[in-house]
Amino acid sequence: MENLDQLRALGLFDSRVPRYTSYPTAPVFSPAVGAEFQAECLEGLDPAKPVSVYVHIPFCERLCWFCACRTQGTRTLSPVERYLDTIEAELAQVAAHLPRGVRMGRLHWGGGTPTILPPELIHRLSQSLKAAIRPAEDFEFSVEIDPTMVDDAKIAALGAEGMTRASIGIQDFRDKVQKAIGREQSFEATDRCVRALRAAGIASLNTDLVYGLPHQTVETVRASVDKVLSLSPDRVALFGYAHVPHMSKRQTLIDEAALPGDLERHQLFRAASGMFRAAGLDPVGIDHFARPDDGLATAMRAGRLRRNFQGYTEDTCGTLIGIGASSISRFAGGYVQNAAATGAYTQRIGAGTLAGYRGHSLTETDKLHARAIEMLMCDFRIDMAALRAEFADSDALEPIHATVAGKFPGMVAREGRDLRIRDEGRPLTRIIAAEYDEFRSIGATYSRAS
Ligand SMILES: C=Cc1c2[nH]c(c1C)Cc1[nH]c(c(CCC(=O)O)c1C)Cc1[nH]c(c(C)c1CCC(=O)O)Cc1[nH]c(c(C)c1C=C)C2
Ligand SMILES: C[C@H]1O[C@@H](n2cnc3c(N)ncnc32)[C@H](O)[C@@H]1O
Ligand code: MET
Ligand code: SF4
Repeated sequence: MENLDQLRALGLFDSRVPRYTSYPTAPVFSPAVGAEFQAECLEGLDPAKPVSVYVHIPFCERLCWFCACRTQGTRTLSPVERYLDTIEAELAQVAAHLPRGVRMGRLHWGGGTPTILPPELIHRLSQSLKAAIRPAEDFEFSVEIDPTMVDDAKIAALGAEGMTRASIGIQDFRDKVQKAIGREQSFEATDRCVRALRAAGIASLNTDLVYGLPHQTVETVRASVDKVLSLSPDRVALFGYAHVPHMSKRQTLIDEAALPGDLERHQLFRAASGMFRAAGLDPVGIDHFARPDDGLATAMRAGRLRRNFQGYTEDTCGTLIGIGASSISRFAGGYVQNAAATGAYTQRIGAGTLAGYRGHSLTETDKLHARAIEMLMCDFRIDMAALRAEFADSDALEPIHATVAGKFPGMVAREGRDLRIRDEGRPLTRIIAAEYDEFRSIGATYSRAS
């Protein structure tokens, strides 16, 4: 039995800490770093190294109440078509700053709902992207898919454009939960979507689930997980519900009285996690599970697991170019986020400038802390020999290791110069990572750690 009282005493149930999909986190970005920095970073890329590209499609036909992603509702395709015009203009801008010969190693379409695009728009967007940045030989292409917003023709179009991985939104299968989050989706529709994707030759399938939603109990989550397992996903993401109504207005529709408490959330995660492990999936990082032969699990075993804005990835490419409203680009030298509202984004591109409007230029110290935090989130260990090979001042972390060892007794271990989070301490990973965050004091509100 794990010691829940001890986890509670160490802050598991009252800490509000970032998910560290970047360091520093997006709320720290400043308007002092924008399009000019973005241009310099693009121009300085090494053409021998493939880049990854993220395209954000901020449209959904339904707006689920629980959702914290940047998206807007639309019943017609005309705003989506206009948005693609802007994306194409942005691609021309970006391409104009890229050194000749840069190739696209990976492409991810997220949202929002990329499968709102009909087949002809799927084809058009994909062709524009490939014309702007030529795909590398081993090009990989993943797409977020809403099973209620996709059909065989769209899947065939995505397949024809080279989709290698599909990530489908499920969240929860229980009717009462679905009603409480404004998202109804039958198991049958989801199953049909999975079969169609497999039939189209998509080898790798991810499913997204959320725990901590209204009316979830250990029993209902178990029933949902059983259904998910019957779909034989290669990967599963199990996100803790982030209730941030100040950031996401539609979450004010969520009945807070029906939300599980902190202890219950922890039990929901443990119940689902136990089932995934029993079914033969390996836990990956803080919230993913993967078949042992899936790229995410093999990357984890090889110490190549990475964390980026989309969560965990085996993508070790240092550069991520974000395209579309609110997308974030990551360069060796720092981050730049595009204007977030579709209107503001369209305006900037229309004015002929890059869309970056805020960001952060990384100092050597930032890079050291960023890598240490990423190591904790991915490997539950800070490998000091690896850091020393990369950073002259890696010993600057030593006082933080000492503080962490003192603050979290029994949860972390010093092994030589390394700091490792013990199995018992894994629920505290984000809280421990925050100890290495030099921007913690900047007033951002984050969702709970449990
Ligand atoms: C997988 C989809 C989600 C992405 N972010 C969130 C979801 C559900 C939710 C989220 N993002 C942030 C927070 C608050 C901090 C926290 O709890 O850790 C939450 C609940 C932080 C954040 N991440 C990004 C941004 C722009 C922000 C907020 C800062 C702001 O006010 O703008 C980057 C980012 N995260 C996601 C995407 C697609 C994305 C950038 C395009 C995924
Ligand atoms: C892209 C994925 O992000 C997850 N997602 C969307 N909104 C939230 C939220 N408020 N909290 C946690 N996860 C969320 C869903 O699982 C979705 O499928
Ligand atoms: N919009 C899709 C869905 O909800 C993809 C995940 S959420 C960005 O199913
Ligand atoms: S969960 Fe997916 S479909 Fe629902 S609002 Fe969010 S992005 Fe749109």
